[in-house]
Amino acid sequence: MVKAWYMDNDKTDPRAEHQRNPPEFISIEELHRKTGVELFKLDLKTYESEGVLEKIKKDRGYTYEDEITISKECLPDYDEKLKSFFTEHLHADEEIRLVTEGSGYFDIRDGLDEWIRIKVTPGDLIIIPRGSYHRFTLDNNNYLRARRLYEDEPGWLTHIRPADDMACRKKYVEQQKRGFSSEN
Ligand SMILES: CSCCC(=O)/C(O)=C/O
Ligand SMILES: [Fe+2]
Repeated sequence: MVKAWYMDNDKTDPRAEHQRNPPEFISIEELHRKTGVELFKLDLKTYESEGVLEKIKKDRGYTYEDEITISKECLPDYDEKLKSFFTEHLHADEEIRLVTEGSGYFDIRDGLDEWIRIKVTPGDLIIIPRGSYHRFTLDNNNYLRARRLYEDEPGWLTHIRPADDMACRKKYVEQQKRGFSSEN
């Protein structure tokens, strides 16, 4: 079960949990309503033979994919890349990641600009909506491997906040005000 919580305001060590005191967990349903984030749990032993990912790809029009291993040994320009992943940003396309090994945190802003932290572990498929301000960090295990899915070949750009004039941002803000449902 994916865990998500509101973050504290401590700016030190991004890889720590940053729970509030007392902790303020948020359910996956509420996370979706407030941010539009979608989460699926896949059984990594069977998802390929049972065609689970293939169905998601077909249903949602994900036609391209690659893989990323985030570790000091495997990722070129590791420090620089981690710094850019953790810089608050948005994309004009969905960010879709299936975690196959390791763990990490995706952070996303709610409608009041508060950070919600989502812990991802193997089998979690997370979809970060286009136009949402978010960021990513490894946790203290310092290792994550993920399949990255795209609607098209990644011509995929990162727009550092502020990017409030972008059409995808304006649309996202409107959806967030209404509250996300399965229809939007
Ligand atoms: C876990 S994949 C690396 C993070 C990334 O690509 C991104 O855009 C984070 O927001
Ligand atoms: Fe991103």
